Amino acid sequence: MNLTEKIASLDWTCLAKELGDRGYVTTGPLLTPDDCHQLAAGYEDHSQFRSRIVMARHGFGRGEYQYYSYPLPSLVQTLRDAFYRPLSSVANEWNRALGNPMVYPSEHPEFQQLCHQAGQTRPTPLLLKYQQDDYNCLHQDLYGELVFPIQVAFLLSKPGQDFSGGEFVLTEQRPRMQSCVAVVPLRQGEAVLFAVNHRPQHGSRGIYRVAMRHGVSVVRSGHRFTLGVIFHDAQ
Ligand SMILES: O=C(O)CCC(=O)C(=O)O
Ligand SMILES: [Fe+2]
Repeated sequence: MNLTEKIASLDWTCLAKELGDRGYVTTGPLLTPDDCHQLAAGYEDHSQFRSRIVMARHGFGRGEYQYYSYPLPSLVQTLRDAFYRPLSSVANEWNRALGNPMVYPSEHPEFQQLCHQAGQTRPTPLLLKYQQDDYNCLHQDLYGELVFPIQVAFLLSKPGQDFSGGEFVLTEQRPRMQSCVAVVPLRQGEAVLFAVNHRPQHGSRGIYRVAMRHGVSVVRSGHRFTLGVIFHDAQ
């Protein structure tokens, strides 16, 4: 089975349910250690990227990341296309629940065309690199008016071996309540699917919006690389 088939054959009923109930879900390892090494090693090939962000300069945390340029590396393009397909149905369900009229097309190139028509033309998939003491502050990856409400992050390093600390965290803020936090354990090559900005929550008085943010706790030792796959492009 190739990667596209592997992603298509995940239990999407179950993934969609957990994603809806909690705002995130993990997939189990999808990328091989070799895929992970190759992606992480590509960090030094600056010709693949359109820009490099040093997080401390912007108050985003500590560490750095680079946005890929188009054309994306084929593995990244494959992941973006293969995850978009089933996630577009989940996103459409969420929009219906929240009364948002936006309907996402079922294939990523069509959605990308909508982004480009809206002036969001710059690619958003990114490679992040953390070293000891680095961290990523809680944030939302919004890059313009057009938002696809779910994104994907892959852990490329091996926890406990390549690094310690550096956990993926999510917070949710419900109306008139204090924030809750979830720590999401990930294995090398595993992805977490999560809400970009908000998700619908079924309550006793109907459906309400829960706001979500994500980040990474302090890396205690070693190096940690992640691949972020965001579906909307940037202004
Ligand atoms: O490094 C991480 O796990 C978080 C990456 C991130 O913020 C993203 O993919 O948008
Ligand atoms: Fe992010």
